[in-house]
Amino acid sequence: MVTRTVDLRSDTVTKPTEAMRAAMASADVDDDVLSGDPTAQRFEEEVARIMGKEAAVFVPSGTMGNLISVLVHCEVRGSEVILGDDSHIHIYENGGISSIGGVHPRTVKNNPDGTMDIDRIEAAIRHPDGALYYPTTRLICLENTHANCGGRCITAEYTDRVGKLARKHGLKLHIDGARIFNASAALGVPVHRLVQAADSVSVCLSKGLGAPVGSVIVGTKDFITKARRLRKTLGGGMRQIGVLCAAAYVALQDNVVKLEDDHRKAKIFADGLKEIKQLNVDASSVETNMVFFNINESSMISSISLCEALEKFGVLAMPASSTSVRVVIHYQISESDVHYALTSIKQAIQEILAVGTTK
Ligand SMILES: Cc1ncc(COP(=O)(O)O)c(C=O)c1O
Ligand SMILES: C[C@@H](O)[C@H](N)C(=O)O
Repeated sequence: MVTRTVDLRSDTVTKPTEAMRAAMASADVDDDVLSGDPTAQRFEEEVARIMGKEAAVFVPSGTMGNLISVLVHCEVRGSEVILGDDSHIHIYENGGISSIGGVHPRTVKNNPDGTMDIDRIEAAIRHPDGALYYPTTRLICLENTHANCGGRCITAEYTDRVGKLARKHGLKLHIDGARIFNASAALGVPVHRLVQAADSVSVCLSKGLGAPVGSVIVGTKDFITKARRLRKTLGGGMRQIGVLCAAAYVALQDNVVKLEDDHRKAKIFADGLKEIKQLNVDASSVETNMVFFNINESSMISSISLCEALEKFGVLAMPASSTSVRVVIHYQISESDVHYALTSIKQAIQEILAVGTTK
């Protein structure tokens, strides 16, 4: 009988705190479509200020934040966006930029550190006066931190270089900043500096910051005006959303300071994995709250069988591939939970090997 649950599937699994629930219950609200919700307006102004941008709009999810941002930048038919081949927008958002927005994705290989080679980005750009059979590039997207590259941080200097390239070619730059606060905490660089070169950013409050719901798009006033209208078109115009923004506001005030400790716990986890001979992990690449580890082929253990075995210990993790597992640390995971998860992994592997059921 499982008596303890350690949920390492994602930093999206956090539960709202009592402070968030109290804020939700007492939030000053109004109809955000008709006259504007006062709590939402205050929250949007605060996020815009922190991110160093003119304006902001609250959206229900990071997926919608990215979708709206790409579609506003690429509002002309035949537009193309350059993005990483392992980016969240390209892999995990149902191809929404194409299926809903008619925007063509042009992928450039993500490097292990989450960047894309600048020269490859430039080589992928297709200009309006180019060949009749080409789409026209209008946007470049980066992702900071980069989830599928292990939560790696993108530096302000690299972002500035991509921004300079975008401007050189008359393009815009969007950052999927779902975990931009993790990057800020890990690099010791303020978020506004990390996104200085970007025309738009989608920031998740519902990940490591622990809000129950929500993301925020930031950009120029004109951009956010278009984004707000497109949010309504997509069905994201919400009524008394001060209830959600109040919780997100608490998350922003209370939890940014906890991110560094999430990163510390992730490193403890990675170092502990190094002691398990059936696994291999590049602990040096753990920069924030994500740890990806591989199961040695010789062990004949699949990521699915390991995650299933871990469930019996109350430990939840997510297969990243047939032989790799992703673990995400968040502020509701204690250091004791980290050690319990490591012990559970060791025991789960022994049980699998003892039974002999592997692939
Ligand atoms: C890097 C990244 N961008 C965007 C998203 C989408 O956010 P949401 O799950 O709120 O749609 C996620 C995952 O949650 C993510 O990891
Ligand atoms: C799975 C993915 O969509 C989600 N963004 C996560 O990182 O958990």
